[in-house]
Amino acid sequence: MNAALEAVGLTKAYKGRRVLDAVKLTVEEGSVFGFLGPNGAGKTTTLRLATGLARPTSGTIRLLGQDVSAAGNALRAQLGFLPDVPAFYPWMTAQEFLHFSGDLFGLDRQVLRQRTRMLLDTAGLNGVTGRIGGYSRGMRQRLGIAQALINAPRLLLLDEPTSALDPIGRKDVLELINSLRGRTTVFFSTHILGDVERVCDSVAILDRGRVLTQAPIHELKARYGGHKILLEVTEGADGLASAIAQRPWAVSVARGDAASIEVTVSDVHRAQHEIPGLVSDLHAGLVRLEAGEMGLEEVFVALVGRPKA
Ligand SMILES: Nc1ncnc2c1ncn2[C@@H]1O[C@H](COP(=O)(O)OP(=O)(O)OP(=O)(O)O)[C@@H](O)[C@H]1O
Repeated sequence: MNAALEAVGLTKAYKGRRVLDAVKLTVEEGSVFGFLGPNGAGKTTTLRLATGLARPTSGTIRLLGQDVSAAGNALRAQLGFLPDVPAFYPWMTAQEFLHFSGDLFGLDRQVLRQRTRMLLDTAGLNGVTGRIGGYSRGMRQRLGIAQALINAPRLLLLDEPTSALDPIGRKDVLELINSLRGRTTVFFSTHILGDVERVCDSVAILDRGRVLTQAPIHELKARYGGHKILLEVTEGADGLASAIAQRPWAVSVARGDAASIEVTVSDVHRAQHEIPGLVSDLHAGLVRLEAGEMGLEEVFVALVGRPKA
C-alpha cells in the first residue's frame, strides 16, 4: 500500500498547550478519506501542518512519500488545497479565476484551456458567465475545489468543504468529491457525520487533538457500531423493555415514544429469535421489529462519549 498522507507522532503545541497530540494517520493513495472531529478538535491545525503553513512541535507528516518539513515546490506541485475560508477575486469570472490559478503553476496555454473547460464542467459551472462576487456559497465552494484541481494534483486536501453550505450545496460538493474517486486521493475534514458516511472509504475520528480511531467505514461500524433493533408494540412496552434488558445480548435499551423500544444488541441473530417470544409471553402485541446497522453518529458517541458538537 502507498500512503498519500502519513502522520507519525504529530504534535502541535501553542504556548505549551497541545492542540495535536501524537497524531498517527495513514491515508491510502486513491481513497476518499474523511477526517472527522467536533469543533476545536484540531482538524485545521492538521491541515496547516500538512500544507506547510505551520510546523509541527514534534513528529512528522509525509505527503506522497516526502516529509513536508523538507519538501519544496516539487511536492507542492502535486497537491491541491482548499482552505476553510477560501479567497477569490470577486470581479473575475470562474473561467478567468481558473486561468489565473493555472498561470501561477506555469501551465501550458493549451493544457490550461482544456483543464479549465473540464473543471468548469466537473464543478457544474459550465456556462456560468457572471462574476464570482454574485455566486452562492455552494458555487464558490465548487469553484474552490476546481481551483485546487487546476494542477491535476495527486492529493487533494479540503478543509471543511461542506460546513457552510445548505443541504443542496452540500450534496453538490459531495457529488463532486465522489466523482474524483480513483483519480485523486481526497482528504477532507468535516464535523458532519453524514458527509463522511456518504462519500468516504475510510475515516479517522479526531477529538481534542487525539486520533480516537482510524478505519474503513464498514469496519468501524462493525467494530463499534454493533446492531440496533427497533421495536414497536401495541401495549406493555415498559415490561418488554425490562425483560429485554436482562438478556445477555442486550447492550442497551432505550424507550422511544409511547410504544417503541430501541435496543443495541451484541448478537442480532439471537435477538431476532428471542424477541418475538418475549413479546408473546408478555402479550405485548408486535407492530414492528426492524434490525438495522448503527450509523456513524452512534459510533461517534460510543467513542467520544458525547454527541458531536
Ligand atoms: N495559532 C493558534 N494559537 C493558539 N491556539 C490555536 C491556534 N490555532 C488553533 N489553536 C487552537 O487549537 C485548537 C484546535 O483548533 P483547530 O482550528 O485546529 O480545530 P478544528 O478541528 O479545525 O475546529 P473547527 O471545526 O472549529 O474549525 C483550538 O482549541 C484552537 O483554539
